[in-house]
Amino acid sequence: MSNWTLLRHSRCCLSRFKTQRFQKNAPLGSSFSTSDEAQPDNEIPVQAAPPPVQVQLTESSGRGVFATRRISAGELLHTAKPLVSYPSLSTIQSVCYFCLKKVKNSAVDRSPSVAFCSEKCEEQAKSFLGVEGKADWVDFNDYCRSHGLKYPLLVKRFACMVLSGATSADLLDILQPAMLSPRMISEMEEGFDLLKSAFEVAKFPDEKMACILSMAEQWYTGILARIRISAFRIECAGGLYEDLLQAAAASVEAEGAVGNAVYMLPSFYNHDCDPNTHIIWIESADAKLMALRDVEEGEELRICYIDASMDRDARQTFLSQGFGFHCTCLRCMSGD
Ligand SMILES: C[S@@+](CC[C@H](N)C(=O)[O-])C[C@H]1O[C@@H](n2cnc3c(N)ncnc32)[C@H](O)[C@@H]1O
Repeated sequence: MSNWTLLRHSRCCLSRFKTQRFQKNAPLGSSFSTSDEAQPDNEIPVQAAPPPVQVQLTESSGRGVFATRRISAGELLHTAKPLVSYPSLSTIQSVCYFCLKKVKNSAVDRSPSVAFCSEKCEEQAKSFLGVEGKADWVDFNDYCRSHGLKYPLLVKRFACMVLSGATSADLLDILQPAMLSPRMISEMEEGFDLLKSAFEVAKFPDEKMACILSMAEQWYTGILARIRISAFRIECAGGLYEDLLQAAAASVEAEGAVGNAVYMLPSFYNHDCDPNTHIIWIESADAKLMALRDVEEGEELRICYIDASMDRDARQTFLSQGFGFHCTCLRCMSGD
């Protein structure tokens, strides 16, 4: 195991996230918005109202998201853009490599291997693509495909973002990590070795090479431990009838998701088997958090991490094995 540490890029976002380390009752609001709408260039941007939520310590589930005022059923609480996202390997040609939106035939597609839904997404992907495009990912992608792994792909994207200088290596440190057993850590070794050698073989300027050579296995497993708890599987609700049929066929083949993504604020929502909030995706990885019923000021907002239609024992097993906690929500306690 390597003792190297990944050099940290000191960018403004790094200090922003560092100074934003969790304080009790402090609203966490830098990485989400209440509106997705772009401002016309010639208009002064209107400050969006802050979302009616804040992150606070719960009594027994770590940090959680609470309502700062009364919220009505069906209300949009806030939207959230991914910090990191990556398409499923089976959808890589058919969804935008940046926002995971389905790519239409008429969409911008100048790259031979990946597609973009718009010039804006292509522009936003330029930095990490500049790094990713220099390396050969065949072995790494084959490893993910053959082992059915999706999270190492998010680490690959994140590593490319860090190496390009687009983000800082400790961006995800604020998120809760999963407890990893020694067996899980040793299973991650192959992915780390393949990621690192893909970078090492590629030709980068000395400064980036130094950064790559300093990449630590501990950093890789730390990122994976956080992604394991916080990644969302993206299934878009919108689209054409044909898309819905395709999605249904894909989900029968166990690949219904367009990809996976990690967010900041949505990662602080705790779980409930009878949730008062849900997270949805309409056509891209931009998430919407919606109230499922009326919520009182001060009430904790919770989403359901798993398929709520499962019986109690199956839910308990999933939550304990996947997220490391024993669910004591009212539904579980009632035996339902
Ligand atoms: C995505 S994080 C949610 C935010 C987390 N509480 C924090 O402090 O960052 C998921 C983790 O929160 C805790 N958690 C979420 N829902 C819970 C619940 N209903 N009961 C106990 N712990 C819960 C578990 O440790 C779980 O692995």
